[in-house]
Amino acid sequence: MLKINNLAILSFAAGSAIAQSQTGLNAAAQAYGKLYFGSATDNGELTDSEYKAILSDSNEFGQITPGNSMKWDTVEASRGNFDYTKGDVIADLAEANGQKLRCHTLVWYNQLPQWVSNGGFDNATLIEILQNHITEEVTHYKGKCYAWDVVNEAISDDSGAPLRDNIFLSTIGEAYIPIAFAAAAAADPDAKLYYNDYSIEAPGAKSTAAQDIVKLVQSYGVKIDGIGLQDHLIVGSTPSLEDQVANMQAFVDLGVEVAITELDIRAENPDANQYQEQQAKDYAATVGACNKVEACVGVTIWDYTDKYSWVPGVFPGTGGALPWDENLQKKPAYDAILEAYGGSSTGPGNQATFTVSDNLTEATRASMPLNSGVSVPLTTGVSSKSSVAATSSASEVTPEATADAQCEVEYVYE
Ligand SMILES: O[C@@H]1[C@@H](O)[C@H](O[C@@H]2CO[C@@H](O[C@@H]3CO[C@@H](O)[C@H](O)[C@H]3O)[C@H](O)[C@H]2O)OC[C@H]1O
Repeated sequence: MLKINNLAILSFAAGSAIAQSQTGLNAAAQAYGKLYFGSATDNGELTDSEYKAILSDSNEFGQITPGNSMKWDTVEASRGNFDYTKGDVIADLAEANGQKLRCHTLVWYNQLPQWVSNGGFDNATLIEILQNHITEEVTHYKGKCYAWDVVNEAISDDSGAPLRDNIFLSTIGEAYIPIAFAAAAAADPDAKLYYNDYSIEAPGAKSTAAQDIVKLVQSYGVKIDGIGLQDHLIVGSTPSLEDQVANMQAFVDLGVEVAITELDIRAENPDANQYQEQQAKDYAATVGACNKVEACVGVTIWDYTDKYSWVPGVFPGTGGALPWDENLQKKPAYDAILEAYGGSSTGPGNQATFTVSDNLTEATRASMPLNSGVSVPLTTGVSSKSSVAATSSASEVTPEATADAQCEVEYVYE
């Protein structure tokens, strides 16, 4: 079979009035054909104006996830009393910024208020409590969530016991999982409903158990739309791109989409500067795996800066897990992600480059802007598997800017 790699390079000579490059990770991800590149955030951090400005830049982040403010212990700290104050702040921010919202999370053994986790409820009562919590919260955010992480971390780390022993399993049995998905589907039929877990990013027993959860929910005739791969990874121990792709594909073969929902790649020795080089490769492999799987809709990093990472608090001695450092400066991991999407921040001048290709449908690509404000019609004869790169020394490529632009198109066939 003839492998065609088409490359179209559009060079725009920037006018003097044109500002610096405004490209970013989300812009590059969307140019590639993904739905979003996003970040988690939390309420306390939003008082940091420099932090908030970067978070709010939809060129960098097209999606945000509340790290804590939609969890059960925050929303329903006492039975039947719902407080959405903190979650609403994040939801409103996403709306104001034009960012998608991933809503996180409805049913989790952790950050569960004691009135639930202490037990004492019989089967019927706990089912009613579970359904009521989900119905109330999903209804409150109806129409605002691209996706809900309906059930979080239901799988045990003990290979002998597929499901984690928690109050829902011990009181209701495994049916608590389809019951939760059914309640969420009834409350917001348009939200994508996800099962979300860690250590399921490569083939293995836990990933197989997550596939069994998909089958379990489906066997009840209940909808499950996606699998969230948390991807809390370690520098140098990140699964290969090939393993990650095979793993994602096993989920997709069951009829669900996948997303990387909580990516961070921590250094076991964050004081050693050389970790950043390997970390950049690990980010590239992980984002690159999502790129290889059409049904991998997007990547979310678990906050974007080491300044607010949860990692050092939970894994003492480790850190440096995110693409921006503690001073909000970009690390090599940032460029590696951009390059995985076919972009580059290191070209001549202030070039901002996007390459879009691989697994896009003709219809998607035909309607796709290559850069802000510019729509480049595809030339007839370009293969549907072609790649198109736009290289621009202009930072904001507007119709005005293109008027005096030099434009050159080059197709390379291999
Ligand atoms: O003191 C607590 C503090 O410990 C808490 O930390 C949060 C714990 O959850 C973190 O998110 C989870 C990361 O791992 C995955 O397993 C889960 O899906 C995520 O929800 C979050 O980032 C931390 O901030 O926050 C509240 C404080 O009261």
